[in-house]
Amino acid sequence: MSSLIISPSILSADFATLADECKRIVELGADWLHIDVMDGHFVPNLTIGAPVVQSLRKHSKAFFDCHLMVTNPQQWIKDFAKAGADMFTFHLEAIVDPQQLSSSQAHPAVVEAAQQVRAAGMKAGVALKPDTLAELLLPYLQQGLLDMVLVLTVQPGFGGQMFMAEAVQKCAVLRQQFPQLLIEVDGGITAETAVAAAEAGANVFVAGSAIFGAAEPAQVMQQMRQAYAAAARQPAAVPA
Ligand SMILES: O=C(CO)[C@@H](O)[C@H](O)COP(=O)(O)O
Ligand SMILES: [Fe+2]
Repeated sequence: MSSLIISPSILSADFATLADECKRIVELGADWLHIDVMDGHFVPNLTIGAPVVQSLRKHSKAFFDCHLMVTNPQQWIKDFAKAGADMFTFHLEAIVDPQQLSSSQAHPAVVEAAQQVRAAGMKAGVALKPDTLAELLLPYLQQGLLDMVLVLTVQPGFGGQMFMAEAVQKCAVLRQQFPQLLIEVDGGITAETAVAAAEAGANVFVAGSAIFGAAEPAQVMQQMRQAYAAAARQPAAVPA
């Protein structure tokens, strides 16, 4: 089992002091920084775009884990690469209606988007809303086109929502076939819910409110690492 990556979501940080918040959370033990990009169309919320990433890059050498909750994510690939993003994770549902996808054949638009992300010099991730099946990603994973899968454990759009436990089963399906894949869980992750996520095979934890909202963020991150280490001693439970 590979080591855990903790990626605090800056959506829960104080935007007025964002550079300082990023520095603080990395010094306290964060591995990556998760940057939630929302366009008010794919999701009913507006957050930040490439200019903010570019500004933050001047203050931080951290790995920028960008989660694009936007319609037509391809239009932002070059801007995010230029701004200094490291991971560009787009939603499968933002490229093609999942009803038109199959688990046995790759859709050219998804292939093209993943290839464009890598050609721009970033790692390519694909995110799944809670209702989208993990199996739909198999054709792209089998071709080695993706560096990470992000499993949403809430409906995308807002921080501070309740963890949807059933969504983590997707991690188990993917982990069984791809032992080295980065599998990120995002939404409602706390030191407690991290246990189920880790047992299912996730190895990248995003947490916004649980980390930035804590009096002792370092302690929360330490508890997450302990949950992960304990789960490493258990085999991932694959649903029947
Ligand atoms: O992508 C999203 C929400 O759409 C997340 O990254 C949230 O920002 C996580 O926040 P918490 O649920 O951990 O508070
Ligand atoms: Fe996110």
